[in-house]
Amino acid sequence: MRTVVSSAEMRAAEQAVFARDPEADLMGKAAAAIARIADDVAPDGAVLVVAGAGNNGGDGLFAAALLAERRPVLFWRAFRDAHAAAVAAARAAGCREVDAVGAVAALADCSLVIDAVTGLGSRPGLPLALQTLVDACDAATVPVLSVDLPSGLDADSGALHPSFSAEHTVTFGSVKPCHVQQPAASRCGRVHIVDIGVTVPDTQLRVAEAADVARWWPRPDASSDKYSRGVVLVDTGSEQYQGAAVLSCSGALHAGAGMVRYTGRAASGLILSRFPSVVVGEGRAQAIVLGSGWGDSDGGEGRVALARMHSLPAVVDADALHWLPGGRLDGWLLTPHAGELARLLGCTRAHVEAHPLSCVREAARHTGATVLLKGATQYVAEPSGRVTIAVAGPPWTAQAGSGDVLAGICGALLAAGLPAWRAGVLGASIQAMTAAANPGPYTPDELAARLPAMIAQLSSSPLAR
Ligand SMILES: NC(=O)C1=CN([C@@H]2O[C@H](COP(=O)(O)OP(=O)(O)OC[C@H]3O[C@@H](n4cnc5c(N)ncnc54)[C@H](O)[C@@H]3O)[C@@H](O)[C@H]2O)[C@@H](O)CC1
Ligand SMILES: [K+]
Repeated sequence: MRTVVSSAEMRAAEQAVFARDPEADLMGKAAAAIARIADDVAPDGAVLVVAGAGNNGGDGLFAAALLAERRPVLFWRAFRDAHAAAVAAARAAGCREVDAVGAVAALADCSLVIDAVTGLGSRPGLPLALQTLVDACDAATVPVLSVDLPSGLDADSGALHPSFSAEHTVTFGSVKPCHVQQPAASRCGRVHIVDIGVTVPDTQLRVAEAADVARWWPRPDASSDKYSRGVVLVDTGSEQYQGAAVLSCSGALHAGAGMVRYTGRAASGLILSRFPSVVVGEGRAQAIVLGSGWGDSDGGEGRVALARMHSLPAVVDADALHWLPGGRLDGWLLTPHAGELARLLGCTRAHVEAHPLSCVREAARHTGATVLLKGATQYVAEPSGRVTIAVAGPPWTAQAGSGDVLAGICGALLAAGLPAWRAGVLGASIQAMTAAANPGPYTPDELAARLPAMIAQLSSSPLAR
């Protein structure tokens, strides 16, 4: 699990270092790391460093001085002002200064551009001269290594602005929101996190990693039986949306449920023909999955209220989200997409898309449930305000039916005894990781069938220990 720090939190942590040791050379450590990673990702050829007026530019120019010991380095002060000591160091090391026109012309001979224009102090967007260079980098296919974050982005959000598009980003201490929230994250390329001696504070935002999924995935042991592995009661699908029932049962079974009981309104013959182990009808269970593919079939309110009376953990998906009962929904996992969350909160989808973090937090605080907001970035918010971002995956999972499978996976994890936040994070992460390991337009049921191989791979990996 990695902590995600805001620019203000990172600045406060840096200040704490300087309060302890006014001579701390954080910029020197940052520059050394940038130079090392630049040499790793582009070992030969000239490097162009584009420097802004603040400390981000200082990092880049000190890195330029180090790189100039072994290869040609050019630099452009994009705003004329720049960190004076760093400019002096770059000049003393033999770096050649160019202007805006010279920077674009130099790209033909460069194997790497280091973007050190703005970092934590970035105001979103880019002036025209920089946008011209960004376009020229794209046209010349010169890779960009961004310092801290691609200049032009806002460190504290996933919003897209005119910015550099990096192949690699070197950041310090820990990731910032722009590195892990889409669509901004797609501009960061591979993110290298470098320790420069700043103690990263605990925050209310974290991002899960594959190692967390491996460590926390529930596995049966020698004493397990179907009940201890977890029985999932699945009330999904309808006459109109029969496939949703198949998909959610598939998700639960392929994620390792001990048993699936089906109580929904789709034709049970269809489900049994695909999954003969499914038991049709009520019975003992440890978790409930509700709502996927209900459409506007009757009795939603009563079915949700009945589930509440069972006092079992529940995944509440899709159409069941319209019928949330009053009171605190402890132990429940709501799985809306942006449109469904907007309806829950009484705001617009555009508002949720622009402010996903505050919206998902608000829904969890208001309902007392854990809320998994599905989408390109998947957020799991707890009523306490803590949010965990699931492991990211490719956009192939953005298709009808993925959510039905995910509801089933999360149901199996709740039934295995995981707390709702962990079930949400692991469910969303395993689906993303399976899609990443099987690139291409697989259908949701085909991907569900590949979950066991992914789980087996995780279980045998050293990450699981
Ligand atoms: N504070 C520290 O001790 C450390 C900071 N570090 C670096 O310092 C950075 C933060 O430095 P700063 O606070 O100086 O801020 P930045 O260097 O990110 O940017 C501030 C400067 O850029 C200008 N600017 C911002 N957005 C602009 C835009 N869109 N168009 C034109 N000009 C724009 C501002 O007016 C200001 O002059 C970090 O991102 C990191 O790279 C590292 O050296 C590690 C240590
Ligand atoms: K930058």
